[in-house]
Amino acid sequence: MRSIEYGGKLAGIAIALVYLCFFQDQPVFEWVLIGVILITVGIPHGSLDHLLQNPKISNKNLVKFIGKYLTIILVYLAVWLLVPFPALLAFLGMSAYHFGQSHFLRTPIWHLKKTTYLLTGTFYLSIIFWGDFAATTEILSGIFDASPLAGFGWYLIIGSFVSAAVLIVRNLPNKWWPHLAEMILMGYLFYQLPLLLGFILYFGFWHALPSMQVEYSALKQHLGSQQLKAFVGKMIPFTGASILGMAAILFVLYPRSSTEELILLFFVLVSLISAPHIWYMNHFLESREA
Ligand SMILES: CC1=C(/C=C/C(C)=C/C=C/C(C)=C/C=O)C(C)(C)CCC1
Repeated sequence: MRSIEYGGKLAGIAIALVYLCFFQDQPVFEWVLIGVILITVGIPHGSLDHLLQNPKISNKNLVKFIGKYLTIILVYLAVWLLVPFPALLAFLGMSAYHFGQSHFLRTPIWHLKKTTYLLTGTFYLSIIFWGDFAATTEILSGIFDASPLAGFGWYLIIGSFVSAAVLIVRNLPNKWWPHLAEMILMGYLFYQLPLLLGFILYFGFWHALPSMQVEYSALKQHLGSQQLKAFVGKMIPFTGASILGMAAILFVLYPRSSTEELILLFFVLVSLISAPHIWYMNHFLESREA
């Protein structure tokens, strides 16, 4: 199973190199990849949260689960509408934590665990954002003017790298070097890529696919004889609902919005489904380690 994770990461590196060598400034390459990665691993990895809570969930508990999920979504939507800037900061903070957490799925850590997650995720996200800061600023302009933060990037990148590195070495005295080598090599590569391509490769192959593997390992004994087929089948309903829901909202707003506005709106929608997902996934991963 570990080979799927390594295969995914190798595919991510290969795609990045192919892009840099042959497809620079070809938006079709980027958009097709974004679409494919989102539909095949990005959205599906968050579609089994109800089963991670309880693999044999009853219909009554499923309804309760959906109720709680929707309540978190609605509360967070209200926060976005009332105070967009704090809502964005909360989204970035919880994303950094959640992405950082998936770097330690196979190498559990104990010392300042949550801080280590946060700093590791902050490192990767800041590399991706400041690697193409013009694009980041343009998308965020619907919320605030990020351009004065251009010079702040290297402080954040180096600061988060050094502090995450100290914590990783302390946590994994014999296994720290693959983490740090990956941070340096992938950091270099992600920094070269356009914003959305860097983000989708990181999201797909460094977060969603490894998370999906852990989900599969936890659920497979409940999936009957054709485990993989049943696993994929169980991902379809909520993946389909999320994609259709988001597509419908974007489609309605499409005629009166610019590309940047639609991208921002897309990420706001992603943040709404991510908030409960991050919560449930954290609960699942923490109880797995206990
Ligand atoms: C890429 C990108 C952004 C951040 C996206 C994030 C942080 C996504 C997180 C997704 C998660 C946590 C999914 C859950 O599994 C911004 C800054 C909004 C705008 C610029 C482009």
